[in-house]
Amino acid sequence: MSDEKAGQPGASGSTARKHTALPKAQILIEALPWLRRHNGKVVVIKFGGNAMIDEDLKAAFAQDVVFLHQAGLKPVVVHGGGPQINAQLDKQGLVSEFKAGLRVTTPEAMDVVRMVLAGQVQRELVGLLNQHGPLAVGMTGEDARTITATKHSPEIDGELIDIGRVGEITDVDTGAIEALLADGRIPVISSIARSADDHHVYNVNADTAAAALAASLGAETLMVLTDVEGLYADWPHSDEVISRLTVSELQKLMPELSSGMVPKMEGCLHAVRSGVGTARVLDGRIPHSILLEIFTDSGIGTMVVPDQQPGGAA
Ligand SMILES: Nc1ncnc2c1ncn2[C@@H]1O[C@H](COP(=O)(O)OP(=O)(O)O)[C@@H](O)[C@H]1O
Ligand SMILES: CC(=O)N[C@@H](CCC(=O)OP(=O)(O)O)C(=O)O
Repeated sequence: MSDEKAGQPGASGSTARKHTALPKAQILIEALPWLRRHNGKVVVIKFGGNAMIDEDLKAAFAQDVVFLHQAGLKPVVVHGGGPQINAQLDKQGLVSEFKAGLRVTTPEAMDVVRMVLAGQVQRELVGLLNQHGPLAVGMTGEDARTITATKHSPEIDGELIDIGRVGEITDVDTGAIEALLADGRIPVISSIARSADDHHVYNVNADTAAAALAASLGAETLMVLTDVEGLYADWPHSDEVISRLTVSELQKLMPELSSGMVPKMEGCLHAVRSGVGTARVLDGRIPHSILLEIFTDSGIGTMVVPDQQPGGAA
C-alpha cells in the first residue's frame, strides 16, 4: 500500500510539490551574486514623478525597495514630482515654465513645490513603504541641513538667466541619512534645500539631488526610474536604447541631450565620477523594474560605468 493510500503525503506527491517550487528556488539562487555584491551597500533610488503613473506601479516600487532592504542593502529613496507640481500650480492658476530643464520657481510656486513634494508625494511613498513595517522616514533636504544650496542661474545663449528659487547644491551633510540607515530605516527624501546665503528654501531638481546624495553617501549604485526605457541614442527619432556607456562616452553625448534627460544624465555623470559604482536609468513604467535589475547583469535600461573597470566588469 502506498503512503498516499494510507492518507500520508506520499513520496510521489512531495516530489511533485518540490518540482513545482524548483523554478522559484532557481530564481532566488540566480539573484545571489547580485545580492552578495550589494550586501550592506547603499543604493540610491530616484523615483521620477513621471514614473508614478498608477497605484499598482507605486505599490510595486515600494515592494521592491522593501525587498532590497530585507535582503541586506541600504536603499535611500529620492523622489520627484514634476507632473504633480504642474497639476497643483494649474489648480491654483499659477503658470509653470521650464528653462534649461528647470522649473522657473517664484516664491509662490516654491510654496506649492514644497507642499506637493514634502506634503503629498513623499507622504504617499512613506505610507506605501510602511505598509511593510516601520521602515520609511520622510525628510527634505532642509532637515538636519542635509542639502544646502545657493541660487542657481543657468546660462542660456551665453547669458545668465534668473529662474527664481532654483537651487544649486553647495553642500551635502549625510549625517541624518546615515543615522536612519544605521537604525534600519529607509530614508525618503524630497529635493528641497535651504540656502546658507539668504535662508530661503530652494527647489532642486530631483535627479540632481539624488546624484549628489549618492556621491556623498558613497553609494554602490544610483538607479533613476523614469518614463522611458533608458537613454535613447537619437531621441526623438529612434527608440534605440544605449544599454551601457562610460563616463567619457556620456560626456561627449551631453551637448546633444535635451529636456528632462539633461539633469538625469548630468547626475549620472557626477555620481559615477564621484565614485558611485554604476548609475542606471530604468523604465519605471515596468512593474518591479528595480528587481529586474537584479536578474540581468547588463541591466534593462542604460548603465553608466567608470572609464576604467577593474577586471573589466561593471
Ligand atoms: N535622449 C533621450 N532619451 C530618452 N529620453 C529623452 C531623451 N532626451 C530627452 N528625453 C525626455 O526626457 C524625459 C524624461 O525626463 P523627465 O520628464 O524629467 O522624467 P522624470 O519625471 O522621470 O524625471 C523623457 O520622457 C523624454 O521625453
Ligand atoms: C528645479 C526643478 O525643476 N525642480 C523640479 C523638482 C521635482 C522633480 O525634479 O521631479 P521629477 O523628477 O518628477 O522631474 C520641479 O519643480 O519639477
